[in-house]
Amino acid sequence: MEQTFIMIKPDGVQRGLVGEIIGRFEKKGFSLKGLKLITVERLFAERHYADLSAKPFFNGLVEYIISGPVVAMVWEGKNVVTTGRKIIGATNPADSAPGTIRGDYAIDIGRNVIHGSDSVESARKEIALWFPEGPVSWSSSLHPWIYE
Ligand SMILES: Nc1ncnc2c1ncn2[C@@H]1O[C@@H]2COP(=O)(O)O[C@H]2[C@H]1O
Repeated sequence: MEQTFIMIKPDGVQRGLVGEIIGRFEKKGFSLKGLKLITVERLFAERHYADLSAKPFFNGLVEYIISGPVVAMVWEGKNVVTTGRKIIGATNPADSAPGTIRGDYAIDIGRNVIHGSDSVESARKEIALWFPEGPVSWSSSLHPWIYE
């Protein structure tokens, strides 16, 4: 089953959106396989966003991510990478549809509340970085009520 890495950013934690965001993934039917509240160091944030290191907003992005605790999660389910990105909405909240997390709770691209892996390969790398101990192995008893 596919897994993705989802992070509630410091603004999402400060604004009390943790329960709401987790609820959206849970209610969809995805399974939570890893969860930690963690404040990361600059070098760690730079590693997570290494692909963006040449972007003009890179330093500001790193400052934002290290500015407070984040909630790091692994979610599992069929097509969870793509569907998770749909639940989250477009990167720039100005373009995120109402009903998505960013569409409902964010205004500025520099405070967009949540991160989700953009591909299965990125998810694999991000889960390995944030959960070196590996995700938690368990099976939801609801599985037959969610999948045929
Ligand atoms: N033009 C931009 N200005 C500021 N931050 C940006 C810009 N484009 C992307 N980002 C940030 O870079 C992040 C990369 O992936 P995220 O989904 O975490 O969300 C993105 C935004 O937080």
